[in-house]
Parts: sequence; C-alpha cells; structure tokens
Amino acid sequence: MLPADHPTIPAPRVGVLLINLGTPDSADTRAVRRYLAEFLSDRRVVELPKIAWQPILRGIVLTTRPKKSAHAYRQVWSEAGSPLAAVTRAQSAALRGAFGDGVLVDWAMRYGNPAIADRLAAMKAAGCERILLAPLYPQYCAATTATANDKAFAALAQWRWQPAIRTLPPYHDDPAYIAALAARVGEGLDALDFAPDALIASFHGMPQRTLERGDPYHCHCQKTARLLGEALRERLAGRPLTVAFQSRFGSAKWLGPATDTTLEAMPGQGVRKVAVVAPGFSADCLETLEELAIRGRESFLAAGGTHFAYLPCLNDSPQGVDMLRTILSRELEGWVARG
Ligand SMILES: C=CC1=C(C)c2cc3[nH]c(cc4nc(cc5[nH]c(cc1n2)c(C)c5CCC(=O)O)C(CCC(=O)O)=C4C)c(C)c3C=C
Ligand SMILES: [Fe+2]
Ligand SMILES: [Fe+2]
Repeated sequence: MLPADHPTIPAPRVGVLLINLGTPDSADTRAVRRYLAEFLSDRRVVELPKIAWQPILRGIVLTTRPKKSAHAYRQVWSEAGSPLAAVTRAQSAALRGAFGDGVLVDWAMRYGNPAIADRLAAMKAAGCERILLAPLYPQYCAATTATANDKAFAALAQWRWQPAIRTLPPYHDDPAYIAALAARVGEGLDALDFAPDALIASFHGMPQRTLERGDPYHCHCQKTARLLGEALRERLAGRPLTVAFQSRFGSAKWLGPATDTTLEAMPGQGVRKVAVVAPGFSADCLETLEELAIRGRESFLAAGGTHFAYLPCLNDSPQGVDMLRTILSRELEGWVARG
C-alpha cells in the first residue's frame, strides 16, 4: 500500500511517438507567419549565426513569405486541416493497438501543434516509462531527424523521472520501406491511362554544404532511389528513374538537379510523359500536393509535356501502415513481446 501522501503511479506502459515536421494551425497569413518564425529560427534548419540570420528572417522573410505560403496552403487545405497533420494523425490512428495493449501510439510535430513536449507529458501521465521517438523521415538529415530528437530531449531535460528512450533510425534502405514504395508506385502506375517516358523521384532539397559537412541525407536519398529503381526494374523496362531535389530555399547552392528545372527541361529532351513520386515524404503535404502536383504539372505542361502524374506518398495506405508496423515493431524488440 502506498502512503496517503505518495504521488499516484500509473501501470507501466510503452509509448511510440510518431513525429513529423509541423504545419501551420490554419492557412491564414498570421498562422503561417507564426509557423515559419518557429521553423526558420531553428539553427538545425538555417545554420547561420543568430545575430546574422534573425534580422534577415524578421525584416525580409517573415514580411514577404507568409502571404505567398498561405496562398499555397489554401490550395491544399481540406476539411481535415493541413494534409500533413491529417495524414500523420491517420497513421497514428491506424497503428493504435498494433503493438499490443500496453503500447500507446501518439503523434506530434517538431514545429507547431501537437507539440512534442505536450504529447510526451501525456505519455508520461499515461504511465509510459519507455518511449520510442519515431521521426518519420526515411533519409536521415540533421534539419529533420536530429532536430526532432533534440526537441524531445529538450523537453525531457525538464523532467525529474525520465523514461527510457529509443529513437527510430533512418530507414532509407530498409527492405520493408523499399517494398512498400515499390508496391505503392506500381499501384499508381497501374492506375494511369498513359505509360510515362520517365519516373522522377523528387526528394526535398538541402544546402549543398550540408553534404560537404557530413550529413548523410544526399547519400540516403540516392540509395533509396537506386533500390527503388531495382525493385521496379521490370515495371520500368529500361525507362529512367531520375533523382531530383525540390523546394529550394534561400540563395546558397542546393543539392541538384532541381526538380522544377528537370521538369521544364524534359519535354525538350523528348520526355513528354512523366510520373513523379516523392519517396522522402512519409505524408503528402504542401511540398508534394502544391509544389509537385500543381506547380510541377503546370510547368511541365507549359514546357511542352503532354502527360503528367503525381503518385501519392505512402501516407496511411495499407502498404505505408504495414511498413511502419514492421520497422517500429523491430525497434520495440525487448520492450514488448513480439506479436
Ligand atoms: C522531408 C524532408 C525535409 C527536409 C530535408 C527539409 C529541409 C528544409 N526545408 C526548408 C524550408 C521549408 N520547408 C517547408 C515545408 C516542408 N518541408 C518538409 C520536409 C523537409 N524539409 C515538409 C514535410 C514540409 C511541408 C510542411 C507542410 O505544412 O505541409 C517550408 C514551409 C512552406 C513554405 O513556405 O515553402 C519551408 C520554408 C529548409 C530551409 C530546409 C533545409 C535547410
Ligand atoms: Fe522543408
Ligand atoms: Fe552522396
């Protein structure tokens, strides 16, 4: 029996926290400005000294970009809210109960809501003494994976009784991920009423100097694309799988080739029918639905292309959820009995 003045201790459980990047609370300019201010103040994202970057961020970026970005967000916003949040919520719901009764699955965002600190606190209140942090980025990048983990550890730094923590490793070359991607792309290609001349794998870009400084992101993207190409060899039947990097930000040199210029150049090279897939995004979001599926299509067709298809991300598709169940179960080994 606990003494009357002893704090209540819930039954011990295990938590799995899915983490994605974050998105504005609404598609209005103020909400987008608040989101961009938090996102672009992260020193893992813009690696410039605070004293040099903050005046540019506050004086230029946050006075111009939020209006433009809010306009873009409005084009993809749905009744369920931002696609990134809606899909991550659905992935979490689909995994509820997948690892047994003693395992709680929840989701959080690195920027904005639901905040990582709040969801970790809720897990603690529910008795989670062991937590698997799962940043949903197949390719490791300091600007995504590391900052998500940093944020979680910063929250835990405030706690007296910390849980045991594991973090999900990158899964860019995991057979379960490659097989899920190949199945999803295959399904997407089957549904088309044309045969593409090329398949483009578009990954989010990063400044070139991050590769020179040792971030493995570029290599992870290239390996994912190579393995996906091998898994789709029969389907592609000699047609190329072209790697490109999208969403360039700022004036520094970014990884190339850029998706937009690749799409614009292809019709001139005889490639008039394309399918585009974004393997680095675990959920469809602004960058895929607006930048690729809307603007990418427009610029490809304007450059002389005749057929364009955007193939959706793994999202909460059966292949996507199965893949997450496989890789998360593996990371939970020793914490929960295998189902
Ligand atoms: C998947 C991996 C991602 C990497 C790597 C990444 C790097 C990165 N991004 C920016 C700037 C912006 N990205 C924005 C949106 C955005 N980025 C990712 C993923 C990665 N970013 C996602 C999933 C999203 C979509 C969010 C959503 O709400 O749907 C934006 C905001 C939109 C806009 O104004 O364009 C910015 C800005 C930098 C600078 C960077 C690496 C240095
Ligand atoms: Fe981004
Ligand atoms: Fe590389």
